[in-house]
Amino acid sequence: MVAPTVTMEVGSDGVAVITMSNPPVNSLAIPIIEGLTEKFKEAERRNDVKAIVLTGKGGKFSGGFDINVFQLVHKTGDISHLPDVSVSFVNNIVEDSKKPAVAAVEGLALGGGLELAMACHARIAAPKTQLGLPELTLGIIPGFGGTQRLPRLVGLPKAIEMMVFSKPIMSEVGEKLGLIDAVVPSGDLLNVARRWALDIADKHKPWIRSLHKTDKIGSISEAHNILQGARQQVKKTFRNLFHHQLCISVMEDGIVHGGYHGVLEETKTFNKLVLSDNAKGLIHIFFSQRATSKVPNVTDVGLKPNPAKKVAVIGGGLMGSGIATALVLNNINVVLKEINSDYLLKGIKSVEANVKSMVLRKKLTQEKANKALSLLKGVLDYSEFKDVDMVIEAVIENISLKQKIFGELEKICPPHCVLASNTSTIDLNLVGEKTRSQDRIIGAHFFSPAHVMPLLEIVRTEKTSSQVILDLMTVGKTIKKVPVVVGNCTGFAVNRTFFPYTQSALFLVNLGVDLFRIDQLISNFGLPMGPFQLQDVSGYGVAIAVGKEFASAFPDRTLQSPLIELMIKSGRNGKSNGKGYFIHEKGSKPKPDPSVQSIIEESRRLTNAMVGGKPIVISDQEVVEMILFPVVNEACRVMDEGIVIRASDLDVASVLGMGFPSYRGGLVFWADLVSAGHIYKSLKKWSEVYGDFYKPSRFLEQRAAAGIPLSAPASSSSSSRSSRL
Ligand SMILES: C[C@H](O)CC(=O)SCCNC(=O)CCNC(=O)[C@H](O)C(C)(C)COP(=O)(O)OP(=O)(O)OC[C@H]1O[C@@H](n2cnc3c(N)ncnc32)[C@H](O)[C@@H]1OP(=O)(O)O
Repeated sequence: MVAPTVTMEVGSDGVAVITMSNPPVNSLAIPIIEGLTEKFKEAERRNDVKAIVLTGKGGKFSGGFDINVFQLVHKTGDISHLPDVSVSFVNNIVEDSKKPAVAAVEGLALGGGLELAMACHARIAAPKTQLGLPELTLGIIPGFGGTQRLPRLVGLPKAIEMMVFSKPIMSEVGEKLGLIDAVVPSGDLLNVARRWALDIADKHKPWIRSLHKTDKIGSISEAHNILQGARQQVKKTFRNLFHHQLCISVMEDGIVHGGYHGVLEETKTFNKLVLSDNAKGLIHIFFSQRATSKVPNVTDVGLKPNPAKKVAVIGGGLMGSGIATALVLNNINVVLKEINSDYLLKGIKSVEANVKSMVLRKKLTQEKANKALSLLKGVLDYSEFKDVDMVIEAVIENISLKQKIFGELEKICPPHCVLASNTSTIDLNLVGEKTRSQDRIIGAHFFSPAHVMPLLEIVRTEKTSSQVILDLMTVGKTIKKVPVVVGNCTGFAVNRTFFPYTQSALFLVNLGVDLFRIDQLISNFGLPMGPFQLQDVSGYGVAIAVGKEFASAFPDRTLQSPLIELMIKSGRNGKSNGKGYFIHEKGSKPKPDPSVQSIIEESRRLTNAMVGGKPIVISDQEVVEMILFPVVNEACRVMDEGIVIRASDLDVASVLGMGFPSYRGGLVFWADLVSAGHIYKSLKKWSEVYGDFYKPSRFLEQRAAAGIPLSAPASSSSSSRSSRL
């Protein structure tokens, strides 16, 4: 690791160029801030320095304050690890410096990096430099004066968009808005910045202190109206989160009482937010997501990924066409194979429809859409498979069909070709059983819709080679997925962990809890929808098939309910025919359908689960716990069996695959905040009344007894963990 450094070179023109170096993104680690303070002070003192240019080494200005420091604060609970940067450095030393400072910005200036640039007296940027204040995605607000300087430079509406909605802009847009003074070619950046700094010193260009600007923020009443509008929007968009509202209040404070007052208010709010559970959860997810790229014996053994230029997808149904879409959108040639021309045409039309809808939603230009579709080729035989680098099979869940396909593939595809299956239920050992290529067989479990959902669960068997895992991880990243490598078991990591979710929700209904109350409580908790709306959306057929799968894999902990079958019998199919637990009409939000009540009553009568025939009386919190604690319990088994490399992989997978709220840090992180002890005691109590579905797992019991967090590595507990990875 290269040590963080700040250097200063004073040229014969009297310009001191101060350069931050802290690869890979020049984050503002404590030694960088100390180095900057020292160099700025030195530049101010020296008589041979007329002006200052601040820049970053390696084509990047700065990715912001060092987020590792927040983690240290979280681990220790000690806020004093956060230095006072905003007033004592950014404000007093940079902005109030007696010598003009110009930021030469390239690559990216994010968070504290952009805030530092905004405190300089001008900003020159290279083309396509990313500028943003993404702090709110970490559960905090900007803390180096960004809430005050950004509105003063770009106006309130744009500042709200960039900060409250965390939308970065490019330097070209920044120039139009007044955030950037000039965009110049990268090779001219330093020279133009030097000249600009000297021009300010010589009074040929204005010496602007952003915090003192008022021309872009309008009158107090105008500002008030804009901020009120933002408050309403935030309320709808970010349920359960309060830091967005606080960010708006801090902006308002500065407008009413002046920028410097706003800076002080910002620091107070920032220090409070750093210690919030939301910040802990979101910062945990930031690092956990990056940790998924580190797979022992795969990414640390010097292997080089084979780039996949051409990938074959077998099956043009919902999953296959979604996977093909994701591939072509990211410049990979795709051969889409189907068994007859009707199916093939349907598959190609689905890919076209996926791409077209992105153009309609302005997520893609028509030019890029045309380019993507030109990479797609439909085929009915294997002749194009001779030079593919990877095959992703996405046919129906039928073991013998898959075995036949993989048997054919190993004969036709080149020896380096990765042979992946998108199965969500079938044991991958069985898929490859009849081949001699078991080292090349791997699961590529996409989530539907595959071109939208960010998670790619990579399932390896004991025989899958490290090279094949690396190659699939690389393709996953190329198509902008987050690949999480997991072991082979029924349901793999995500579906296996979440199988009790539907079952416990159905059980609660049979115990007399109102179905719509359950959905409301789970969506209040932060999942995108409740378990019943999810069944409506994903289809009852899927729910039944998956339920059967788990019932046969884990008969000791399965709860049966006739409700879904009764729904089908009554002509309901969920979203696909508009009639489910909810009424689904085009263009309007799903509405609870009161007429399902009679079907629910029938289910309750058949199950006879209510003790004494009376509905259970249960608090809102207990409803949520009775649904999510069994999920945590299964997560414990998944960790105990070594299906995931680390607990945080399950956090990322739960957030990206199931929509578990990221601000709760993912499933296991949340469970640790709740505490293993409480989860254990609750499950134990319910298991005594309702049976083994709730029985605490061995792992949970041991962790609760020893007071060890569920997320602690295996060596922390005495459980005999047999790794499948
Ligand atoms: C007081 C202030 O207002 C508070 C702040 O400034 S908070 C920080 C605000 N900045 C951010 O939120 C930016 C966070 N970083 C990012 O979004 C992305 O890393 C990026 C766009 C800068 C680069 O993305 P990309 O090229 O895909 O690389 P990515 O894998 O994400 O990051 C590379 C490495 O840099 C690290 N890194 C990135 N930004 C970092 C930061 N601000 N602090 C510490 N480490 C950081 C990552 O953890 C990763 O480390 P690893 O290689 O050990 O896993």
